[in-house]
Amino acid sequence: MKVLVSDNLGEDGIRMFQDASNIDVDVKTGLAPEALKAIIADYDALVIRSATKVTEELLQAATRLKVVGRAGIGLDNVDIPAATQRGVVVMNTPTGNVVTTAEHAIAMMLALTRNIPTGTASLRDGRWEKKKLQGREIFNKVLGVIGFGKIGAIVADRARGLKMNVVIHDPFVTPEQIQKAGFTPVDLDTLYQQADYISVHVPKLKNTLGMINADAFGKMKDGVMIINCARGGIVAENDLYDALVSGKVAGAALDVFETEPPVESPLVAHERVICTPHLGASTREAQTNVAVAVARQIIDFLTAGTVANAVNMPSVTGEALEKIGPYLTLAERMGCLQAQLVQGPIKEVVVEFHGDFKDLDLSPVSTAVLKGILTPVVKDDVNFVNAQVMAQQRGIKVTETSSAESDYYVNQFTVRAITTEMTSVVSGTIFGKKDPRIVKIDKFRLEMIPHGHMALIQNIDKPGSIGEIGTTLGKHKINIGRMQVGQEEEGDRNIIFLTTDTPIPEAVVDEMRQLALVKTVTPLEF
Ligand SMILES: NC(=O)C1=CN([C@@H]2O[C@H](COP(=O)(O)OP(=O)(O)OC[C@H]3O[C@@H](n4cnc5c(N)ncnc54)[C@H](O)[C@@H]3O)[C@@H](O)[C@H]2O)C=CC1
Ligand SMILES: O=C(O)CCC(=O)C(=O)O
Repeated sequence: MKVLVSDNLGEDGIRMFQDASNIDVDVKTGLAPEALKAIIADYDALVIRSATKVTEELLQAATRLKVVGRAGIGLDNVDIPAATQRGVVVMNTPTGNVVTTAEHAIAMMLALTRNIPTGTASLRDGRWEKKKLQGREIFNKVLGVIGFGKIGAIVADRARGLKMNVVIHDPFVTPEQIQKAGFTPVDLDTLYQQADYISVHVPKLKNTLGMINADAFGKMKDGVMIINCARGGIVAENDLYDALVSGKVAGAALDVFETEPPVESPLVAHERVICTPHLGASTREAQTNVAVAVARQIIDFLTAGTVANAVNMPSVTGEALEKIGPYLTLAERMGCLQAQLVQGPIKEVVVEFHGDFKDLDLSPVSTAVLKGILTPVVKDDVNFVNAQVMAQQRGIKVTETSSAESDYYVNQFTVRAITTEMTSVVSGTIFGKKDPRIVKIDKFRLEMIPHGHMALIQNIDKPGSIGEIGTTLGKHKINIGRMQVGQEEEGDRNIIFLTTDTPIPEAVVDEMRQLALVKTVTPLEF
């Protein structure tokens, strides 16, 4: 497995990749997009921070890529829908830098209100400007925090320690939760009316982009100070510049910019703006945290399939995976079997869980079924990340039901594949700890191991029928490895599952279809 680290990553993380067996790591930072595109096809994993742009174009070239790991939080530099479509897992490290970033916001607020960077620059220029650089106390002032997530909540907590009055706006957190944490929840207009300082901590989304704009500045107190350590563009830069010039905004502290580096932004030169080059997460501690976290996650993913902190598929821990793994294998094989049994395009899949699954988290099972159903159609392009999306794109509806009752086994699940022409029903269970078995196909009970080259034969249950099948295959030197027979409930037909050492050629399948007691022959591959 080959890992490419394309942005600066803490040494501890690099060492973890170097020490991992079966993993080769290359560190190539600062590559131009074209240079990165030229080499990306060699890699199974890509580790980034905020500089590398993982675009659809890059992903198209990344034919081997399985996972993108972001050492940090914000994923606005990754085209997540395109990654999902191509089956690439996107992971971040959501907690490693939150304290550091919150501390940066507090540091920026204090530096801004006490003119620390301006004082430093003025002294360096040989001036002694005490009067001009007089600041403001933050004690008893109102801090408006927009976004009460991981970082916003820490900022609010630290500001409380500085004896500020903190009001919070976050429409996705209940007022009760904000009050329970000891803060005052307010609507956005109230926050604008009350706050002496406003710090934004929301993700960059369609509806947060430009949310602090001219209209918002118009509702704020005169002399308000703005802190943005979240993402560039959440505070509209042109509108902020105008509000600084008009005096509405007394100062702004910016760590992030609409374009980074902000080469053409007049804000950087404005005397009441202080800024840092996206340093929010840049402490030794945070960089160690995120580097170690991303390395651990990627190594676990590449070597054990464990998914942690993925934004485009559910997380499955190694431990949970061990328990649920056999069910996922079974589910995938059942899906694959259904794809080969049905006639007509599948329009609905119903997954029914019966019996006691001992508190297993079965949520990835339907995805595994879909992966199995789609694999014969799209081959390597489908995986656990994109199976649901691909099914949706093909108009396949998926529903799940569960009941405590199971007729034959402690637990089993049934996959109903409904096409425009028929409904095919397959049930399966796990024998022992991890052996998948198909135990029912439509009305036929059996114990079939879904593996390898197989053929499903429906025949009349009469003496000689199995013999003629064996003779035909023998004549063509096709060895039968295993044979399982299932009987129709209340009927005169059998189904036979053959596992053969080699695939049965189409001509031989046709010959078998001509046999007197054979009704149908369906070759299957797992
Ligand atoms: N400057 C830097 O180096 C760093 C910046 N960040 C950025 O900080 C920001 C916050 O990160 P986290 O706290 O980890 O995110 P989070 O996801 O934990 O919290 C974001 C909060 O914003 C809220 N929110 C979403 N839309 C909103 C809206 N329209 N109005 C008000 N609240 C809204 C959400 O409900 C959530 O509670 C992100 O933009 C992230 O990219 C994160 C790490 C480092
Ligand atoms: O990696 C960095 O320095 C930036 C961190 C960041 O913005 C994030 O984690 O969202």
